[in-house]
Amino acid sequence: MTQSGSTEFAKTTTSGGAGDVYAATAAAAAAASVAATACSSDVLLNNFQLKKKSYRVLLHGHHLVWERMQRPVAKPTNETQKIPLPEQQLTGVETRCSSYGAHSHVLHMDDIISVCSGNTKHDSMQPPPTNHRDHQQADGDTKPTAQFLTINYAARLSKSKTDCNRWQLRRLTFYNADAYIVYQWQLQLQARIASSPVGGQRVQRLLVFINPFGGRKAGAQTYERLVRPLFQLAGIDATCITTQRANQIRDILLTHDLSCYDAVCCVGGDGTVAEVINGLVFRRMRELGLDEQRPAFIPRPSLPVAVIPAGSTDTIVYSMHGTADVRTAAIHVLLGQRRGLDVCSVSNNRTLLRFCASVLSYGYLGDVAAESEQYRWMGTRRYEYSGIKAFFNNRGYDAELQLLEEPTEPETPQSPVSLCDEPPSVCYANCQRCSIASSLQEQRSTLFTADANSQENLQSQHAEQQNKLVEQQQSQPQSQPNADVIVATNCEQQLNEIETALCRSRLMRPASLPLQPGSSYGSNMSLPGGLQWKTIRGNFFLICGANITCACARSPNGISRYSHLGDGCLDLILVRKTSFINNVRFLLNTAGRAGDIRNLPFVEVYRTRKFIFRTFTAPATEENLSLAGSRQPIAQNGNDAASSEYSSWNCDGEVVTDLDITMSSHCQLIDVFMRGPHSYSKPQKPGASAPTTPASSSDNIYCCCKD
Ligand SMILES: Nc1ncnc2c1ncn2[C@@H]1O[C@H](COP(=O)(O)OP(=O)(O)OP(=O)(O)O)[C@@H](O)[C@H]1O
Repeated sequence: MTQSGSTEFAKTTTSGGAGDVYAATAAAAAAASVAATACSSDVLLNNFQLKKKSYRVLLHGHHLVWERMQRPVAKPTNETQKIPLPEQQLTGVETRCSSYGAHSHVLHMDDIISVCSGNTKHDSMQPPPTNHRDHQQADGDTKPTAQFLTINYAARLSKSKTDCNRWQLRRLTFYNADAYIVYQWQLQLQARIASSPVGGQRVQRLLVFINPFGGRKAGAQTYERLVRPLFQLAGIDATCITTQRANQIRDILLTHDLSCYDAVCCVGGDGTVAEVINGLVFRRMRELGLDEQRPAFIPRPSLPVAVIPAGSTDTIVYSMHGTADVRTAAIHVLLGQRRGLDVCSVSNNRTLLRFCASVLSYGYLGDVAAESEQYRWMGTRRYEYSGIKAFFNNRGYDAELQLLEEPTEPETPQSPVSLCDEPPSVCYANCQRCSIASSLQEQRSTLFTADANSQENLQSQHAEQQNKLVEQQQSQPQSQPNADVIVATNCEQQLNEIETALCRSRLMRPASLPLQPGSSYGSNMSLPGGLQWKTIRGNFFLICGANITCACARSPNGISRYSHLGDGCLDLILVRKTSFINNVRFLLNTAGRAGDIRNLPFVEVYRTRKFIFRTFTAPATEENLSLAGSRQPIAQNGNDAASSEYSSWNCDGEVVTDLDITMSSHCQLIDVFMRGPHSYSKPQKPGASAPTTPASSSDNIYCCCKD
């Protein structure tokens, strides 16, 4: 083992197993330049003090490893003690991890938030100035004096099944008497964080919108108390705007220059998140010159979205992280890792209305949204009050739905909707279903980038012809499709070919959702490519198009437990109007962790990419009678009671006035800062064969420390 005053670089080679170790005594200037240029396969090894105890600390690839130094009791040896280095070729993270000592602590670079040094422990714990990266560069020529090195990192708590998704900020403060070593470690750590794929995505300039009106009206305080200090610690330069009115965020995003920001952050509830997403998508449509009412395709915005919960239910944040904890949400912004989130478009017969990020619901939840707006002064209690009122008033709503049902024949070319397991999988961090959709989505973006370029060319080369075309379209709205539509249609065709080819190469279960087939009555219409339009009519207590699980503190599994965050599909949940008792059963099943609404006979769940909803007044036939066998008419047919004949749509908590709508899912349209919720795994006991990891955060993502 080296003395605490010297530094070792161990360069791993692909053929040499443990690799050669060449020691370089730290000559200050040379050390600094080596540190700056060392690649991530180098190993940096030194002794440090941590809480006045001696530790061997190793920087290896993207891992920081520290292990308590044991005093040699028996058999003193003259040989230098060496930390175990990987014996095998360094090809995978798991290989490296399995080679660390049993008592080693391992931290992945992607979980480190910031690294600071100081002359005292207290100094090293202070947040760096906003443009700290430039300061550090300038310090390169001056003599380092700091002996304390503080590493701020994020760790996921794994307390229990119900509390395994909260993340916390943690600190390690190492001490070394040699300031050059501290300096070298700081440079190395910062270089490796920046060079990792996730570290490269970290945010520096953030536009933050705070909704002071949502939830308990504590958005501004939440941000100041819990979020701003974390942003400062990570050196994020945040520009804050506190909203003055509804739809202000959308208006700002549509009109202002956003080129100086890396991401947009919102502090608020689901309605605020939806406003940001709508603003960004419509902005992108404008940038590409698409028709906002009838766009040929829905483009992906360039800026990612960060969400800090400060609303009443915060289902979007809860579905993303498995908790609505504010610090957890903020930590994910600092860590920078992103995943694509599906977004659904909602249109009426003529035009695109808006985008939906969580759920679009009609019937019971639509009534709750419409009712609760009148009681906003009650705060979050308004949902309970309106919920009870709407529950008792619900007499069922007649409706007709058409959806694109996935094919059931195993041999037919299938769409990504069939890429799910049996039984349906829950979407966790590292979700396979979403990663397959992501690879398809990447190809989709390439095609649409080409599409955007070709649009620009077309526009510049044929401006006059396009003007003529527009004139023609105005005079004959149903005439030839314009150039945008043709290009986009070509893209869709190419994409379908790619998807079909990719899907063929995978093993897919032959039949997935609908989960409760056969209980519908309606007609089926086959389409080329194996897709089928299914028509369902009935009288419904509730209709939901769920883009995500819609989990929240009151409903930890969400109404749509098996929805995925980024698979390009939505789950259509139909709850038929039956008896009062069954309605209670339904609500109880959505509230607990144990219940599953799919087991209820009056609930049908369909996985689809698109559905069309139409209101209709059904004739009083046998089918209109209760499915639960009460044989009582369940809807007031006819022209009376017009007010109770139709419900309204609730889109992300906001009321939509149109009744006849179409909902379509757009795969991973928005990038959001998240890794996804984790399933509970018991923390390992200290001294177990695998290394303990204070930052258990990495287990589901990088598997660096999970057995
Ligand atoms: N300053 C403001 N004054 C009034 N309304 C605002 C203001 N800022 C934003 N809003 C609007 O408030 C609405 C509700 O906000 P939000 O959805 O964030 O809170 P919530 O409804 O309490 O939470 P959740 O949707 O999670 O239940 C949004 O539609 C937003 O447009």
